[in-house]
Amino acid sequence: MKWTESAWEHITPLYNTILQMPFNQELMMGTLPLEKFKFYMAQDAYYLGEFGKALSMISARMEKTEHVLAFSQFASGAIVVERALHEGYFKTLGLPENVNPSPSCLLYTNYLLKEAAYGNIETAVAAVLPCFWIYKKVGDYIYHNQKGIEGNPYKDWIDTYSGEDFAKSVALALEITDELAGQTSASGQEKMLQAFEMASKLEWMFWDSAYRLEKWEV
Ligand SMILES: Cc1ncc(CN)c(N)n1
Repeated sequence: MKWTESAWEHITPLYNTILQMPFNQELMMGTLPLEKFKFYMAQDAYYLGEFGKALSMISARMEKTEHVLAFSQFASGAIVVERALHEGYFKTLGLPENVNPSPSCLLYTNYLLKEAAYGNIETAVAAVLPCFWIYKKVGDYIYHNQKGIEGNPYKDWIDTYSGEDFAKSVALALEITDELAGQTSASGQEKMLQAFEMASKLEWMFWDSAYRLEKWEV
């Protein structure tokens, strides 16, 4: 079994919980309050900037030229392509230009940056994988289950994450992860699994914090 297959099996209960989160269910039905989506998009703009930096750091640490290139393309994809989606919503929803990260957003981005800078390279790659893979799975799930709902205001978001371009990046990220997993020891693979699980939990926290409009308590 590939490392990615066993990692997915490991987080399947958590993934099923993510699908049932009110944020994702209401986004699918088009009933998510705009205020919550705006909060999410503003935090996500901050997230993507930091995620892009983490991907660039991983790129610089890669040994193989194809992997350097793949991760630098992922970095520009996060900033250029995904942010274009935000710009559309920024115009229609009037989102702020500068965002103070919420506690969950800061926790997640700092975790990714720490792994990208100091983790073993394969652990760093496992840590960023949920950002690709969970979004792809959630995007596909929503796309296939929202059929028939006309005028969903979140259509562009759904189309981005269920689309072909994103699917190609995810497939490449999975392939590289399995290649690196195959070159590490059993304990290296276990560390990868822990990082993959941690980032998956942080994805849950990110959606949950947006739904709650999370604030700093002090
Ligand atoms: C929090 C989060 N995680 C993942 C993605 C998809 N790259 C995103 N836009 N935002």
